Amino acid sequence: MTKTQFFDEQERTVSVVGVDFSGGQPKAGVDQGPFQMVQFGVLDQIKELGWKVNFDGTFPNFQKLVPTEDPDIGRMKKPRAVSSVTRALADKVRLAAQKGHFALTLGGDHSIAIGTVSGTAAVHKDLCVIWVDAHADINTVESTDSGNLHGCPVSFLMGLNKPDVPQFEWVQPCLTPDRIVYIGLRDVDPAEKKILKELGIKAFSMHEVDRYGIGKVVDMALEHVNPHNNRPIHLSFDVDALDPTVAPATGTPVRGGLTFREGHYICEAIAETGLLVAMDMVEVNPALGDDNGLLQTVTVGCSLVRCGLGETLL
Ligand SMILES: NC(=[NH2+])NCCC[C@H](N)C(=O)O
Ligand SMILES: [Mn+2]
Ligand SMILES: [Mn+2]
Repeated sequence: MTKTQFFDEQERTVSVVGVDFSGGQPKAGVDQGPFQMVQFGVLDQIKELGWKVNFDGTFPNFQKLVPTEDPDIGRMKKPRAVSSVTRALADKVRLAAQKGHFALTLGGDHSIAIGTVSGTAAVHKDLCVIWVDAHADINTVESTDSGNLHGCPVSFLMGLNKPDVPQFEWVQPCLTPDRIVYIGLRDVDPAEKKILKELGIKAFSMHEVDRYGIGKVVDMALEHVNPHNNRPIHLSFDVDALDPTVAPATGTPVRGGLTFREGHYICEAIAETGLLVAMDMVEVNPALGDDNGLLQTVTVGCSLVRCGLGETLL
């Protein structure tokens, strides 16, 4: 089977964007995630894999776009901050994709996927998304209990918020229910379950991972979103998909998650398709947990990124 490459093979450049932003949820520290991963050496590690790295992120970078006053709108918390950060991020990711670069985004909380997926989808018209997470992040502005926008990015990307939220009018609905698939779910709100069911969105929860094993689950997930192996893939990886024993330093940990190997297998198998054009690594929060938990989480975040960029065991 011929694999289509969507980035410039000659160039083989990764554009890395670090998003020092935490406004999609209430816990401080997740804005330091990108800084920690860079300090841990992720950029050099990517170069060692044979990629050129394009990184212009001095920190803080996105934090300065956050308005000082940002009162709730309806249930939404920090809507202006999330909107302006994700809007700027969408531009950066779009420019990277236009240059034929692989777009790697280091978060930051998961609200930033509003920007990353918008950016890649603007360039890669046939995009599909693999969302690896304990959570579905598909609450609408009406259904969200917490009001935290990191629980809502997918609803914006799919255009589920009707009428349009003025702050997010810039977001073009770019995802259809058949072009997203979830892996790792285990903490899905009742309203989200309803949305998933009504829209027929495919999800492989931890139940399916237990039943079929991760190999089969990834095969089925790819078969679902990419039946002809020709669509570019955006992988949005929330580190809380991993079990908290593997990645403890994250804001909304949920027991019963992916093992170290299952997480890595997902990234390896998706990289193997040759169709991956963008990856997000989000919700690494260095402020949570002890030193060991922090190191463990940052380390695993970096190694998942390497696997997404083609690192293999042999
Ligand atoms: N990206 C995340 N960690 N999201 C957690 C979301 C939790 C919950 N469903 C909410 O909407 O608030
Ligand atoms: Mn999550
Ligand atoms: Mn998430």
